[in-house]
Amino acid sequence: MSKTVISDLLQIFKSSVSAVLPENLIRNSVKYNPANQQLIILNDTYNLQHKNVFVVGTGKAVQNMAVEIEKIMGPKIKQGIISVPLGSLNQKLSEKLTYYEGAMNNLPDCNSENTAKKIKDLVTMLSEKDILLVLISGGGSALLPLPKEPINLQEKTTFIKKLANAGADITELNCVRKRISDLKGGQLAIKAQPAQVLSLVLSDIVGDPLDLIASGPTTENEDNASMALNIIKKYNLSNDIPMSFKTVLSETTWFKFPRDNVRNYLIGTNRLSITTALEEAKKLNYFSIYLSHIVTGNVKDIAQSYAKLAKSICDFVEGKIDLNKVKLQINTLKIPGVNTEFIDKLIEGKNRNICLILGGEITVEVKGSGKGGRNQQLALEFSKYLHDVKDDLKSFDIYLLSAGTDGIDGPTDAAGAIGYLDLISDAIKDNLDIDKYLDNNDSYNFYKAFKSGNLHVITGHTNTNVMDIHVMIIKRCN
Ligand SMILES: Nc1ncnc2c1ncn2[C@@H]1O[C@H](COP(=O)(O)OP(=O)(O)OP(=O)(O)O)[C@@H](O)[C@H]1O
Ligand SMILES: O=C(O)[C@H](O)CO
Repeated sequence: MSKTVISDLLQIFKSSVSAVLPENLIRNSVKYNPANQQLIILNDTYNLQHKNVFVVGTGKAVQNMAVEIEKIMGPKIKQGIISVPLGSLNQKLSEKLTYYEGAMNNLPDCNSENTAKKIKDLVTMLSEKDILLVLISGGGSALLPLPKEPINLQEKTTFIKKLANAGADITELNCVRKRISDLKGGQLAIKAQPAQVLSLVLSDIVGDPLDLIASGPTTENEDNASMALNIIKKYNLSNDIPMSFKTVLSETTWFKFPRDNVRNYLIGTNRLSITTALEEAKKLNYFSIYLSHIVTGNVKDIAQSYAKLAKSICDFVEGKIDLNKVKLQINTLKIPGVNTEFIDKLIEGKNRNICLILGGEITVEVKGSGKGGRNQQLALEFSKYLHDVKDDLKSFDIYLLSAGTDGIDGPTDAAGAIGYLDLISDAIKDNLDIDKYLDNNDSYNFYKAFKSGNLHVITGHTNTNVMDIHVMIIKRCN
């Protein structure tokens, strides 16, 4: 195991997180000039003369977004309400913005509902002289719950939980949430009319769908009327729908979405974070390749595909197969978003240490009672698949760092972990039964016990979240 490679992996990961810290994203995308009262968001300029600015926010990353906005244009702000997770408030009181905590364990509760009501009251009294800045990030759905009447919060939370337990993914859950909420699915922007609405969004959903991130409070809901009901049917829950849901879901008339008066700016994405990782890897002198920012799928499939990817590249470097064969092999892998055009460039990297960078969010079917997360499980499963072909990889060192940009992988205090070619052999020497840990979904305790915890990636809460980063290093050893 190479200490230099471990340290490089950690440096690459840290740089990718730093690029998507909310305060950095706001600083890079929002400028305000008090002299002429011009607000610039990315490439657009807004004249704020004779305008009042209001700010609302919902999500796990919006506290630091709001603090930075206040630093940039504090005197121009009239008032604001920011909904943040319970226990996360760490900043001094501000005169203009009021922060409210809620949504214990990422579930809507009466605290976040009360904040949602306050936000609704604030935005509904705005006039055409007002600009509403909306800060949105992952976790925003639970922090802005306001079910449409006659649905009550308890009914809504219970039903959404049932849907989640039945296997609905975040895009399906949020599709239903959009239809039954008074603020999601574009309703916040509609209620703020005639004020101009400008939203700054950090994406925590693969593919960055604006209408689904935090259930799209300021994005037009273009779903057809039966979509939510079809999802409920798909999970055999039609007979469990409360009467109040039926009333709301049968509504077919909506307010027109004020397209011309609303802009959503995607300022933080997984792609940005892995682009920065790529630059860092280049600085560290790796032959670096950005492979995909939309990796999804089951942990076992991805671990196996990553191991096969590594083997194909090693076989090419050793001259065992040509580029066409590499292409054919990579085309059969289950890694979404990989464009095989990069393979032609591999010739340039043949004699160098190679770094492959990917991002996204995979899934784990948790069957055991252990402690872990999708990233720690991926690092371990990957090491196991590599171990199966280790005799063909004798001239290489191969590593995979997998970690969440939020710093928290599953219910653990680790962001992720590092797997490597000899991990299984080393674990056997240490008398650690890898299969027991894997079958019990106990990857966290494995990494705690192994090598004094040195392969755990520990950062603490980063206050941002643009999903996960996977960094693979392939190094020739001789
Ligand atoms: N013991 C475990 N082993 C492996 N994976 C686990 C384990 N327990 C939970 N998980 C995975 O962790 C996921 C939840 O973790 P986490 O809270 O980091 O993700 P999240 O739902 O995407 O939340 P966020 O958007 O805040 O990151 C679950 O979807 C599950 O797949
Ligand atoms: O808040 C939410 O809905 C999820 O984090 C997805 O954005």
